[in-house]
Amino acid sequence: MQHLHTPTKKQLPAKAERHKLFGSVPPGEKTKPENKADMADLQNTKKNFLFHIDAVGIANVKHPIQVISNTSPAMQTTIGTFEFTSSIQQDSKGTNMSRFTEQLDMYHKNGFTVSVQSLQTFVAELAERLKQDDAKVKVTFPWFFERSGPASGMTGLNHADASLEVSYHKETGFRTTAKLSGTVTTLCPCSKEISEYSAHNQRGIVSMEVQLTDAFNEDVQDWKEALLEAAESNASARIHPVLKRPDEKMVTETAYENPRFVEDMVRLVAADLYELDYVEKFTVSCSNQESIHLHDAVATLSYDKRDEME
Ligand SMILES: Nc1nc2c(ncn2[C@@H]2O[C@H](COP(=O)(O)OP(=O)(O)OP(=O)(O)O)[C@@H](O)[C@H]2O)c(=O)[nH]1
Repeated sequence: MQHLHTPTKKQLPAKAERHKLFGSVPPGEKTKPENKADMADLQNTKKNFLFHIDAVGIANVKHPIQVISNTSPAMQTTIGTFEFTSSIQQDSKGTNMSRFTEQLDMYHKNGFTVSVQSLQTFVAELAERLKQDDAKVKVTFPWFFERSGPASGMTGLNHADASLEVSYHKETGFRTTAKLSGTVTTLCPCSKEISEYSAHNQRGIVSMEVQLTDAFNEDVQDWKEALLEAAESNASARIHPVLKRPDEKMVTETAYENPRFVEDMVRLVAADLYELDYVEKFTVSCSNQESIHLHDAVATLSYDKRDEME
């Protein structure tokens, strides 16, 4: 189709003129020091500031990280979301927030692989850098793992939300908590029992939080793999990225053969976590996104093995 009018090119003002047009003004007179040494350092003011602060720092810091696994892929780059904090004393005005990301960048440039060991080193160094007795680092990341179709063996990548939190105190040492949230299929036992045919089933989100003992050895144990296995092996069926018809038949029948209430899920996963000798205490939750309701079915269970010693 022919245009009736010849298009005319816009004559735009120069970029600086455009900024002026939209309200930019020239810089005002500068009276405050520009050298770091001459600048006020409010954060380091010492006075009685009324209260001690338990945790101050930065959160929602997104950064690329490397993660190692026992399963495939053995090494992956993923996105970590970090939170870094420490306490501060009553006589300190504020923390030095730039030091958190300063240290993160240093680790990144030296090839930061997130693990229990590397986070322990990181957090002890952070406390020292901040001149505090304690510090805490938490990182959450999508962890990718390969999953094969049960009949065809065809592979694809699934992911679970993983998280590691390491607290450090100069006097008491480290406390390490690992979390994983994985997705499974659950098929309703009640629906199977009462119906002439079929049973409703849904995606269940199994969330586990475990406190690791000092005996945990990540050279031989992979907490991510263990927690995922606890969730998946106790579900009605696993979730797969690639399913051919023989696979689909198998997962459908497997789910029917292994019906699970949300209560069954938390109890069965708890039994597996109980059997992990490097887990000191744990919480397991399951949330079933019910296919026959708009609402979810939920259950939570916590257990502390140390209570057995009392
Ligand atoms: N303590 C504190 N700092 C803040 C707050 N909001 C922003 N900042 C940060 O203040 C930081 C600069 O302060 P410092 O980290 O103490 O910088 P600095 O004194 O030049 O750093 P050092 O030489 O390591 O002491 C910036 O990174 C800002 O992000 C806040 O609410 N509290």
